[in-house]
Amino acid sequence: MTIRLGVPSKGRLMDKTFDWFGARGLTLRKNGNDREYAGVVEGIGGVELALLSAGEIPRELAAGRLHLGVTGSDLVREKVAGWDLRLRELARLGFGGADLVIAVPQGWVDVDTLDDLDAVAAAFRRRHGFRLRIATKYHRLTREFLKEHGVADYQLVDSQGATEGVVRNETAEAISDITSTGETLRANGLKILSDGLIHSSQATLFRSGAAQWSEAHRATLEALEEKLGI
Ligand SMILES: Nc1ncnc2c1ncn2[C@@H]1O[C@H](COP(=O)(O)OP(=O)(O)OP(=O)(O)O)[C@@H](O)[C@H]1O
Ligand SMILES: O=P(O)(O)OC[C@H]1O[C@H](OP(=O)(O)OP(=O)(O)O)[C@H](O)[C@@H]1O
Repeated sequence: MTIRLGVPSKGRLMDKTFDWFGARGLTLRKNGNDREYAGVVEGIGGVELALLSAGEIPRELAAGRLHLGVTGSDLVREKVAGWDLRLRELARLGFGGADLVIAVPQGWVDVDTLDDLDAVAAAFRRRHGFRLRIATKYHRLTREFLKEHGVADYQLVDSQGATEGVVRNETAEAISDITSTGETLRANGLKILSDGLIHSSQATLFRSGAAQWSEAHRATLEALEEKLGI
């Protein structure tokens, strides 16, 4: 009857997640060797640790295979349709901050807003006979945001990495991607639209609504929340 807690197994979110729990008296520890993706939480009983890719944690929470999970708030919104009905935010952890934004070439001097982008997109289609391409790995969030803001004449092209390079490589005209310092955008001659912020993300502890929550699980969760001060 243990609670399964999923945390990122590597990358920028893992160490800070371990630090965040550590600062609250809970030690996250991998079982056995470094390659093993299971572990324990010391400082409280009844919680087992699963180390997973940050990108997989949202689906595992939605499926109820994890009771709790730490991942970026952007990844949950992107990967789980209707996430707010299926998961609950227990705590924002204050690290892993990054903004998902729409960016266009700096050379587009008359394009500063989504309205401008909409106008350019319509003109682009008339001139080229195909829709302006926006490259992203955040398909759901980008589509929802552009729909909400009345931008319609575009197509999404999938880009799973190095997205800022697509404009220079002429495989897309604009991008929707994560930025933190803004350096990668600048280095690739791109600028953020003034109203182009889709989501401000940070590492967040989520609770699954789909996991089994017995009396024992709930009691453990309460003890955990008390320990974490959330
Ligand atoms: N500078 C940044 N660039 C990209 N993502 C960032 C940045 N800063 C914070 N993040 C956040 O980190 C999370 C992604 O982390 P990471 O790339 O380690 O996970 P991942 O996509 O699961 O990768 P992998 O599948 O390789 O494990 C997202 O929530 C993202 O918002
Ligand atoms: O605003 P900045 O501080 O320049 O950071 C943003 C960059 O960092 C991330 O890339 P990552 O290193 O995760 O590689 P990726 O292209 O595989 O996503 C993100 O996708 C941007 O490319």
